[in-house]
Amino acid sequence: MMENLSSSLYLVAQVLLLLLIALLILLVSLKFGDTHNNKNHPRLPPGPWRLPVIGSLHHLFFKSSKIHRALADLARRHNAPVMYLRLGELDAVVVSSPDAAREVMKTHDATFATRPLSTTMRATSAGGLGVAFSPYGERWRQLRKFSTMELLSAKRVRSFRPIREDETARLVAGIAACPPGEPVNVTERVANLVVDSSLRAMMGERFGRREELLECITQAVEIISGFHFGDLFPSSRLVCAIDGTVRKARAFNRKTFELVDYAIEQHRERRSSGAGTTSTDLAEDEDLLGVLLRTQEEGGFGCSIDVGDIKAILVELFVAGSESTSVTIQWAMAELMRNPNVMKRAQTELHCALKDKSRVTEDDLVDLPYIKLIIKETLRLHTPGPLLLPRECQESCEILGYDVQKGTIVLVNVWSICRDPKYWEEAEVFKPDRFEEGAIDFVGTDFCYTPFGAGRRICPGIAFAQANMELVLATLLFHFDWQLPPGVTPSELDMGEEMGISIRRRQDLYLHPTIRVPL
Ligand code: HEM
Repeated sequence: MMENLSSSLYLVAQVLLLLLIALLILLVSLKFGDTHNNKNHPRLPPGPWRLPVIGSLHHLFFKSSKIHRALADLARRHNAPVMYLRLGELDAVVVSSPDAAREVMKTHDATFATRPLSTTMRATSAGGLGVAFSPYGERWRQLRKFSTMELLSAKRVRSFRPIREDETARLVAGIAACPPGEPVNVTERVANLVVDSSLRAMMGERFGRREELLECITQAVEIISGFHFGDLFPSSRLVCAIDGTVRKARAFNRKTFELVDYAIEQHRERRSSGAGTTSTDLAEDEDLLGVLLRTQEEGGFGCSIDVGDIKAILVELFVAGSESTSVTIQWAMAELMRNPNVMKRAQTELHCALKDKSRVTEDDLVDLPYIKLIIKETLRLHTPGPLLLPRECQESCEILGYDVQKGTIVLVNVWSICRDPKYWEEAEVFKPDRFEEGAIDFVGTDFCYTPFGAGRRICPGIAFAQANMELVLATLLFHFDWQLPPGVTPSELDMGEEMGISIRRRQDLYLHPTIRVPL
C-alpha cells in the first residue's frame, strides 16, 4: 500500500515537473517571440489594406485627384491620425492631427528634417542643389542661414517695397482701364502682378525672357505635383523609362538654368555699364541675383556658393514663392465675394484708416488688422501647400506610440488639420474673426495651424509672401467695389480646386469692378 502511494506521488510530481518545464518553455518562447516580433514586425500605424506590388496606391488613385482630400478621407475612415501607407516600393506615413504634427515638426524635428530626393526631384533640382531639396546637413544649414539672413530677411523684404507699390499701382491702372461692363479676370491679373513683382525683386529689371520662364513653370507644375510611377518604383528602370517624368524634369532644369544664365549675363552687363550696385554701402538696394553674385565673388556667411547654387536658389525661390502667394490672394477675393459681410467690414476698415488718401502704401498696413485676419483665414481654408513639402525619417522613432522606420516618407496633412471640426469651430466657414484674439499664428508654434510648416524646415519666405499678399488685397478692396457676373449668387461661386504647385482655383475668377477711389 505504502509502495503504491509513493509511486502515485512520484507520478504526480513527474507530471507537475513536466507541466512546469512546459510552462517555462512557453514563457521563454513567448518572451523570445515577443522580442523577435518587435524587431522584425514593428508596430506600424494603422492604414488601409494593401495589395501586392502597388501597396495602398489603389486607395488614392481611384478616389480623388486631390491627394490631400483622399488622404484626409482615408485617415478619417481608419481613425488614424498617424496612418501607414505603402506607395509602390515606398513606405509612407501621413499625419493628420496637431499632436502627431507636433511630434514630427517639434519633438523629433531633427529626425524629420531631411527631404526625400525622388528621381524626379533629383533631376529637377540638379541633384538637390538649393535649399528646399538639399539633404539636411551642414550644406543645407549654410544655405538656409544665408537665405533667411540675407535673401529673405525682413530688411531685404522692406527694400523691395518700391517694387511692390509700383506693381500694385500698375494693377489698379490696368483694371481701371478695362472697358466698362466687361468682367476682369482677377486670377490672371493677380498672377501676373506676383510674377512681375517677384522677378523684379529677384533679377532687378523686367526679365527679357519672361514668357519662356513662365512656360517652364507651367511644365514644372506637371513635374512637381502628384505621384509619378517612376518615383514609386525606383528600382525599375522600365517603369522610370515609360513614366518619362525624369526626362521632363531634366529638360525643365536645363531650360530654367539657361534662362538664369541669361539673367546673370544681363545683370553683369548692367553692372559693368554702371547701372547696378556693387558697393556694400548700397547692398540694401540690391536685387536677389545681385546679392547672390556678390556673395559668390566676395564670400561671406561662411558659405561658398557657385553658379549652380545661384541658379538653383533663384529658380526655387521663384517657384516656391510665386504661385503660393498669388493663389492665396485669389482665394481671398473669392471668399470675400461669397461673404459680403466680411468684404464690407474690410472695406470699412480701409476707408476709415486711409480717410483722404488716394492709394494704399505699406505704412498703412499696420492700421489694417482685418486684412491680416482675412489672409490668415484664407491660408487656413485654402492651404496652398496642403501636405507641406515631404520629409524623410532619418532614424527609426515613435510617433504617438507607433514605429516609424528609417527611410519612411512623412507627409503632414495640414489641409485636413486646418479643416478638422475637432480643432476649429464651424471649420468649413470663412470666419476671419476667429483669429481676432491673436492667440493662433502661422509661425510654426500652433500645430493646428501650420500653413508654412514648422521647425527647421519652416518656410523662410513668410515675410516676403505676407508683404505681397497684404498690399495687393488691400489695394484691390480700396480702389474698387466688386460684383459677381450677372446671374451668379455668392453661394453659387465655383470654389473647385485644381492641383498645381499649390492648390489653385479650378476656374479663373471673373469679377466686375466699379472704381471707388481713383488713383
Ligand atoms: C503664401 C505663400 C507661401 C506658402 C503658403 C509657403 C509654404 C511653404 C511650406 C509649407 C514649405 C515647407 C515647410 C516644411 O516642410 O515644414 C515651404 C518651404 C519653402 N518656402 Fe515657402 N511658402 C510661401 C511663400 C514662399 C516665398 C514667397 C518664398 C521665397 C521667395 C518661399 C520659399 C520657400 C523655401 C526656399 C522653402 C524650403 C525651405 C527648406 O526646405 O528649408 N516660400 N513653404
